[in-house]
Amino acid sequence: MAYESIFRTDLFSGQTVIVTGGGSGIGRCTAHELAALGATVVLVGRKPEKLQAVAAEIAEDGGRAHWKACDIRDEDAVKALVSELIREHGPIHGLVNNAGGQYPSPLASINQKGFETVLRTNLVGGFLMAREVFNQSMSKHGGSIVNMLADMWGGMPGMGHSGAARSGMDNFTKTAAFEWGYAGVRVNAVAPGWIASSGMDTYEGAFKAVIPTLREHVPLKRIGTESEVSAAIVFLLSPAAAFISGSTLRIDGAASLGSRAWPLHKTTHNESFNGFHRAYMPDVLKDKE
Ligand SMILES: CCCCCCC/C=C/C(=O)SCCNC(=O)CCNC(=O)[C@H](O)C(C)(C)COP(=O)(O)OP(=O)(O)OC[C@H]1O[C@@H](n2cnc3c(N)ncnc32)[C@H](O)[C@@H]1OP(=O)(O)O
Ligand SMILES: NC(=O)C1=CN([C@@H]2O[C@H](COP(=O)(O)OP(=O)(O)OC[C@H]3O[C@@H](n4cnc5c(N)ncnc54)[C@H](OP(=O)(O)O)[C@@H]3O)[C@@H](O)[C@H]2O)C=CC1
Repeated sequence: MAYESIFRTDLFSGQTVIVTGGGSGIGRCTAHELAALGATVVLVGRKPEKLQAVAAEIAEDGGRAHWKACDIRDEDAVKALVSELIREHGPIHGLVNNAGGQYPSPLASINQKGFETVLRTNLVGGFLMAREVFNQSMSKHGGSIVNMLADMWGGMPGMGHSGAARSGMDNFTKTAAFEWGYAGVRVNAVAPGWIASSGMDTYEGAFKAVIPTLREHVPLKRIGTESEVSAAIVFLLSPAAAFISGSTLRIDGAASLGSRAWPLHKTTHNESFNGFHRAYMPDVLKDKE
């Protein structure tokens, strides 16, 4: 009998998949890939013009795409969004919880509103989307969820609010995989490192200035691309990953590897930490460099 590969081009045929943040960057690439593999994709974000443009691109390529504007931090709006989608398209088979972002700032300067904004964007919003999709559809029909994290496990200067949110989402991913596995629901996450993306392009000032040097801290000696992240998301979401749940896949060119005790590694990290302080908190480096 001929061997049938699991990597078929109709891997998502008949499936409806929501991609939050689908109007730009990694979300846009993911939506394109899913549509090319047969999915009906629903792009969700706050700005209609971005979503509409990506839906049109996908349709032009012969794919099926719809869009809905929604702020994922608004509980009532998320509930209404999911029930409307089920009414229009039937069961939701996949959710890519990709929407998110942050603004670089030293912890000492982040006010409560800013900290809560980043937590609500990267943790609460993802929770609300996953809970509604589970309660309204996946608890009855099964499904697959992929959450977006970021490779900040060792702590990351300038990203304290975001790191807290991403660690929370990592734990949420594991608990949801535990609680929802009985219903045939898989929950996984991706943790990208440095990726050249539309989101990175929005950063200004010192953070922007350091971007060209980031590759020095990556063993693969380059930063990643949007489609290298979307490829991993699509794999985890797909039936090819049918026995993977509760996992977080790092996509970082090995940037997070290395013992802190390894002197060379330590030197390069110290240099990047000093770069952060030099840019944002120069006074603390007085007499230390
Ligand atoms: C090897 C390790 C590698 C790890 C690498 C990880 C690198 C990660 C990269 C990325 O994630 S890139 C792509 C992500 N995209 C973005 O980050 C987009 C840009 N960011 C934003 O749009 C915002 O930061 C946001 C939080 C995602 C959006 O928030 P929202 O539009 O709802 O908020 P605002 O109304 O603008 O602001 C609310 C509140 O938040 C504080 N605040 C927001 N921006 C700033 C800022 N630039 N500086 C200081 N404070 C800010 C502030 O309290 C705002 O309240 P008001 O002052 O406006 O009352
Ligand atoms: N690029 C990188 O190096 C890394 C990126 N990441 C994460 O990957 C994800 C995608 O980032 P990337 O493509 O680079 O950046 P983008 O800024 O292009 O994408 C973020 C998307 O999230 C949407 N979004 C933000 N807040 C909300 C909200 N409250 N409700 C609904 N949608 C929202 C935005 O759409 P809209 O403006 O329409 O609301 C936007 O399309 C983000 O979570 C990011 O933090 C993680 C690690 C590294």
